[in-house]
Amino acid sequence: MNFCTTIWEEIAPLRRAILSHPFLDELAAGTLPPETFRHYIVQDSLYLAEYARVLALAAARAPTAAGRLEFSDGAKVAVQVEEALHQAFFAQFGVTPEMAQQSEATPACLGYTSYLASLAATRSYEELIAGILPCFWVYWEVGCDIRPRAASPNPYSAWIETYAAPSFGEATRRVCDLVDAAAAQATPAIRSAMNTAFRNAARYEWMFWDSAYRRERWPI
Ligand SMILES: Cc1ncc(C[n+]2csc(CCO)c2C)c(N)n1
Repeated sequence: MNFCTTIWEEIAPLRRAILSHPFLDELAAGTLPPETFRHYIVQDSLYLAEYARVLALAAARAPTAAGRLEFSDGAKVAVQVEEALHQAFFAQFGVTPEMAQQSEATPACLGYTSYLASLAATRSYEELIAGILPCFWVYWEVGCDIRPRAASPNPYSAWIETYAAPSFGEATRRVCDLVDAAAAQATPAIRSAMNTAFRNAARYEWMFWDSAYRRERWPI
């Protein structure tokens, strides 16, 4: 079995917890309170800005042309998604530019982006791209899972369509291939560290939705 298939199966309980999270159930049903989605989308725009930087660092460090192309393209798409999807949702859900500018990252958002930045700064390229992968793969699985059960019409349909799009599945496949190629060349110690980075990033994906669902704020 290849590396990605193995680590994906190892986080099966975590993936089940994501797919059954009330945030996603309510998003699919179209009943998620707009205030909760506002919290999510503002945090997600903060997340995307940082994630794009991490992808650019991965592009800079990639030993192969395929990696440089994929991650620099991903960095560009992350900025474009931030501009387009988020601007549309900001308008739809009444988020003003001031509200977006004044918001600060929650513990879950800051934890996730800081973790990825720490992989880029102090860990191997292999660990970095293993930490980058759940952002793609978890959203692709969520998009495919929600689409057939989504209520129609649904105020969140643009979000669902973005992550269930075939082109997004292809991008996920290509990042998996890069992670598999890196793992095939790596020592057992690096492969184990890749496993940890992948699992931790997937945990942060769950925490990101959970944090939005609880409309988390800093406790102090
Ligand atoms: C918390 C969080 N995790 C993953 C994504 C999905 N995503 C964001 S950028 C990117 C790669 C380039 O498109 C992907 C797959 C998200 N929006 N928010």
